Amino acid sequence: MNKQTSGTKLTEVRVEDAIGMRLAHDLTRIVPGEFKGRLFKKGHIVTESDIPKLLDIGKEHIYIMELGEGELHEDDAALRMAQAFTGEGITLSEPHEGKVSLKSGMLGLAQIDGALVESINRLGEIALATVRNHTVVKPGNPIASTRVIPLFVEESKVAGVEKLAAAYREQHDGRSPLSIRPFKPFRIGLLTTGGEVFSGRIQDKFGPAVRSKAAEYGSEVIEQRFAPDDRHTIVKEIHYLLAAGYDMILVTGGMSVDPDDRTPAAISEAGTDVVSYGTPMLPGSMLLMGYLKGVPILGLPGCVMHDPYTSFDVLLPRILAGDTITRDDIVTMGYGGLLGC
Ligand SMILES: Nc1nc2c(c(=O)[nH]1)N[C@H]1C(S)=C(S)[C@@H](COP(=O)(O)OP(=O)(O)OC[C@H]3O[C@@H](n4cnc5c(N)ncnc54)[C@H](O)[C@@H]3O)O[C@H]1N2
Ligand code: MOO
Repeated sequence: MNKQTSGTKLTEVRVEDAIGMRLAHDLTRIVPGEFKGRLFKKGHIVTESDIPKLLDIGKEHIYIMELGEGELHEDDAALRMAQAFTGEGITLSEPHEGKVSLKSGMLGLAQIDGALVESINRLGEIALATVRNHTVVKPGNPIASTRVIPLFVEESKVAGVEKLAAAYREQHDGRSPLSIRPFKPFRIGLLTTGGEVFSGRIQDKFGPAVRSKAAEYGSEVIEQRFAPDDRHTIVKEIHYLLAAGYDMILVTGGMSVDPDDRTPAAISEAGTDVVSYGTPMLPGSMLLMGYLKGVPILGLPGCVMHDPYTSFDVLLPRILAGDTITRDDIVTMGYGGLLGC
């Protein structure tokens, strides 16, 4: 059966009659829980032994395709779109089943313009799927995939994507709407409050947790100091860490509502411009974010010690990527911020 679609000619051929013919696209096999991937590559020439394999994946017919003028094969279109978005620190996969993945070549923070991604997807027939803005990515992690929905598309559709990407770059100093920012190595000063830790009644568990979270992004806790639940001592210790010139000051414990929870008042008294005391995310709601003479200072509540992902894990990578945290950044964390606790 022949199908003529705006120039491109698709001929449906029974697999038994397709020996010696070239496949027009990748063919996928799925065995749930075992395998999902390409069984035959685009361009493969069908042999007699392929026939049972094709029937096993439910293909009784294959397409033979002659592309029309001004039309693009799904793989070529997906590749062109991926090339329109790629940039420093990003590598492209080969086209695969009409899809190309953009992968991070480094550890960093994904910078994704959600509004532009929506504009691209409004064009229809093509898809751009990305990770969320401010996702931490490691080498090899995907940040986006381009995909073409039909087997071929009008070249003008892809040109439309390229135009939107190019216009974005023009307005943003050449930066793609999908990019990765590296982390700066911060030298961190840590102050652990709590009479029970200061007196040695219990062993400190905050230090190891904060050290390992910082190390994940290439930063280091250079010095850890301890203070009892006394406001004046906490203020004095914060000033000591500031004078020592650390890039970030973290204060742990005493962030809640008990009479011995002195940390938020002490951070304010030290002269901090408090962006927010309280963060609309669970876990991590009692976190305080501020700046002391331009140095980021955070009051970390108890959950940071034991929970693998809290509001601290949202804010830390952003600060290390060079962002200044605003009140708006904090208030928008509530929507989608209920993760547990
Ligand atoms: N009535 C309310 N209760 C609680 C609230 C609230 O808003 N109203 N908030 C809850 C949240 S959220 C958290 S988180 C916790 C604890 O917050 P804090 O940051 O004030 O934690 P602490 O009171 O200092 O300690 C709690 C717990 O953790 C142990 N701890 C503290 N520091 C260390 C350390 N360095 N090493 C080991 N263990 C440590 C401490 O001994 C306590 O057992 O409050 C909720 N409650
Ligand atoms: O602030 Mo708590 O730190 O949400 O568990």
